[in-house]
Parts: sequence; C-alpha cells; structure tokens
Amino acid sequence: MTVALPRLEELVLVHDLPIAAAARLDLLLERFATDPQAPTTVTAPREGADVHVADSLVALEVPVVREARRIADLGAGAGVPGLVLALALPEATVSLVESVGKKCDFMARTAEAMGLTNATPVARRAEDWPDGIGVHDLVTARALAPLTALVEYAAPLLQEGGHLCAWKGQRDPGEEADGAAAAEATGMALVEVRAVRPWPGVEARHLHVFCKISPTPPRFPRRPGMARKRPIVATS
Ligand SMILES: C[S@@+](CC[C@H](N)C(=O)[O-])C[C@H]1O[C@@H](n2cnc3c(N)ncnc32)[C@H](O)[C@@H]1O
Repeated sequence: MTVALPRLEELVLVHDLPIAAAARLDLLLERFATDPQAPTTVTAPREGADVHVADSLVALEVPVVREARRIADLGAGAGVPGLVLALALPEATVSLVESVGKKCDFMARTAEAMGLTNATPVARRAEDWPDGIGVHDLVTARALAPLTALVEYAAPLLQEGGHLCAWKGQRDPGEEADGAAAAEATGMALVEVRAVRPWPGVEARHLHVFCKISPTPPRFPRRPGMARKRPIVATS
C-alpha cells in the first residue's frame, strides 16, 4: 500500500467507482514507484494519484468516454490513461497502443498485477496497425502529439460515430486550427473542448473531443511518421 491510498479513495468516490478500485489503482502507483523499468518521470505515489490517476479519471465526465466499449489508447507509455480507464470501465476492452516494446512489457506486467483482463498492450505505431482500423468507438491520447496528428491517427481507427478524446493543457489557437483542418480532411468534427480540473491547483487542462462523422478517405492512414513530418495544417 502507498501513501496515495486516501487520495485514491477520494477519487473513486468522486467518480462513482467501487471502493475496491482504489487499492487496484494503488498497485499501479506502486509499480511506477518500484519497477525500475517504469516509463514515467512521475514516480512518487501521491503525485501520481493526481498527475496520472485523477487526470485519467477526469475523462469520465465526458459521456462518450463512460459509454465506450472498444477503446484504443494511443502512445500509452506506462499505461496512462489506458490502464486507469480499463479499471474504471470493466465492460470496455482497451488496447494500449505503444510503439516501444519494453513499455508494452511494463504495461502487460502492470495489467496483470492490477488484475485487469480487459487491457492488452499492442506493440505498434498508431498509424501502422491494420487490425485496429475501423473497430473502435473511442480513441484516447495524452501527451502524444499535436492535435493535427492525433486526429489523423484516430480517424482510421474509429467506427463512424466514434470519438477521439485528447488531453491537452493551455488552449492553443494555432494547434486547434490545424486540428480542425485535419478533422476536415479525415471525416472528423470537433464536438467540444472541455475545461477540466482533475486536481486542485492544476494548470489549465482541457479535453478535446472529436467525432468521426463520415468515412475517412482511403489515403489514410499515411505512411508511419508522415502525420508528424508533413502535418495537415490550416491554410489561413
Ligand atoms: C510522452 S509519452 C506519453 C505516455 C502516456 N500517454 C502518458 O500520458 O503518460 C508518449 C508515448 O507515445 C509513444 N509513441 C510515440 N509515437 C507513437 C506512435 N506513432 N504510435 C504509438 N506510440 C507512439 C512513445 O513511445 C511514448 O511512450
């Protein structure tokens, strides 16, 4: 057990999760603190309770996140938000898409330690994952790429009517305009930019939610790396 347990108990109450979820989230923070392979710089459990767990759970404020059943968390890293959402949403299956194999190994060990059977690491790049095309109702991404790339990665992986939920900090009109251009090109549309406050004193935090409203043109996904190298940008 870590010193973060009381804060985790608060969080599970706020989000209407079973109280037993707190101890399982504590196991996640314990692994971040003790596993030398943990791919995160935030390893102190009390800080992790806010920066990792509260920041992930805040997305449950978005109805389409709560209702999702087939989720792909892109650039999952140490498993945030994917492992946390898998615990919060036991009826969903979560693919933890991460291009670095060692990080996938860490997530597999951690999912097992947490007793999660609905979260599976996928050692692929988001834009090079044929089995993921068109089968998700939710794509999540935190700290992965600019919005334009996130929209381009997400669109082919979503069913029509599915959503992207992207975690971002301060609002950035230039980044948002490029995200809108990518949405226009890939069959997506912005639904909302929701200001959230996952923990007291947090700097500006926003969830950007897009919906896939029409088929994604067959030229997507582009070759790996292209969404970052030659991003879709706003023209004016
Ligand atoms: C900064 S980390 C963020 C990890 C986690 N989402 C979080 O918020 O703590 C970004 C992760 O995305 C992975 N990544 C980068 N580009 C990727 C891609 N195209 N497809 C899948 N994973 C990618 C990196 O290996 C890294 O683990």
